[in-house]
Amino acid sequence: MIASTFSAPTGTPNQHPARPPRVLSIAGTDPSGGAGIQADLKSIAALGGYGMAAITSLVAQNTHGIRSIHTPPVSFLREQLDAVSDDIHIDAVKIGMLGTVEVTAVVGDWLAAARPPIVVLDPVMVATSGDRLLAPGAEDALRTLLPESTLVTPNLPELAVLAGEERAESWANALNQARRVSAHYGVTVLAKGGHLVGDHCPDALVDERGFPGGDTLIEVSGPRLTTRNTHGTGCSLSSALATAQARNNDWALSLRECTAWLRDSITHADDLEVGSGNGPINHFHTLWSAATR
Ligand SMILES: Nc1ncnc2c1ncn2[C@@H]1O[C@H](COP(=O)(O)OP(=O)(O)O)[C@@H](O)[C@H]1O
Ligand SMILES: Cc1ncc(COP(=O)(O)OP(=O)(O)O)c(N)n1
Repeated sequence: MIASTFSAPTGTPNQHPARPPRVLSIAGTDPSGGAGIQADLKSIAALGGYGMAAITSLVAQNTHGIRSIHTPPVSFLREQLDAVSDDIHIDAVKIGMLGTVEVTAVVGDWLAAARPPIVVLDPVMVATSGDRLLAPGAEDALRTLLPESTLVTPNLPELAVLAGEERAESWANALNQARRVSAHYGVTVLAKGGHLVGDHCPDALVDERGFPGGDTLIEVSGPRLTTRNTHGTGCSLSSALATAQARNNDWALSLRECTAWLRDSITHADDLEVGSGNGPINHFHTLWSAATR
């Protein structure tokens, strides 16, 4: 396992608050624009960050699902990562689809060398469409990145894999799984209620080491919105949190800011009318409604 370089649950204070935080997404692509790198860059910009992207895999997908995946040689991923970190101070990294053991190892090695102050790991395994985005057997490699991360943002099925348990069927069980993952790996965990049923959709940051002030749980909740257009919500929330945290250095504030923005983006998702399947959220709803006023 790679030596842990990140221990504080708050991340490092932004050294340059006058400029937009520089946020690097390491993820796969979605040419239909709803998930992956494309969603990350939109989310980073929507939250006021300067977005950068290193591509792990090219994914032929749309609002109905995944057709095929092409993974370039991993040496080229390392070249992309070094090209950015040799030149630019990175304030935060968001990691999305890794896909294979080899890609995960390259990202782990680069993290150990580049030491970005904030690392948000979205442990992407399976898309909402049911298509796999992580090779069978690559879960152990993914687990090695948890101690190197500031925050991990699994959905409920991914949380169960990380915990090595059955999928949680209630919010209370999900929080307990998140506590066990946090304690075991020494990482802040975002438990997400998107895959539960009920009127409300809760999210909570869990850190068994304690946030500043001593709390181990920061919870928010809002109404569960009725729309099929939620493609890319996990990608969008994780990259938004990386951006907000680089600016705020306060997880409670970042969670409130990002979940409020995400809820509005889901509320306005149907306005986009993109695709005939599980469509994207409306990342720029505020900007676009202001432009047409
Ligand atoms: N129908 C919905 N209404 C409101 N919020 C939602 C809805 N579906 C998902 N979310 C929110 O979207 C984010 C991603 O959740 P989730 O669907 O669990 O993850 P993933 O997209 O990784 O599968 C969470 O903040 C969750 O609360
Ligand atoms: C390239 C790529 N990465 C991740 C996902 C999964 O996105 P997610 O935010 O979990 O949303 P759904 O697609 O599952 O709705 C993806 N599809 N493509």
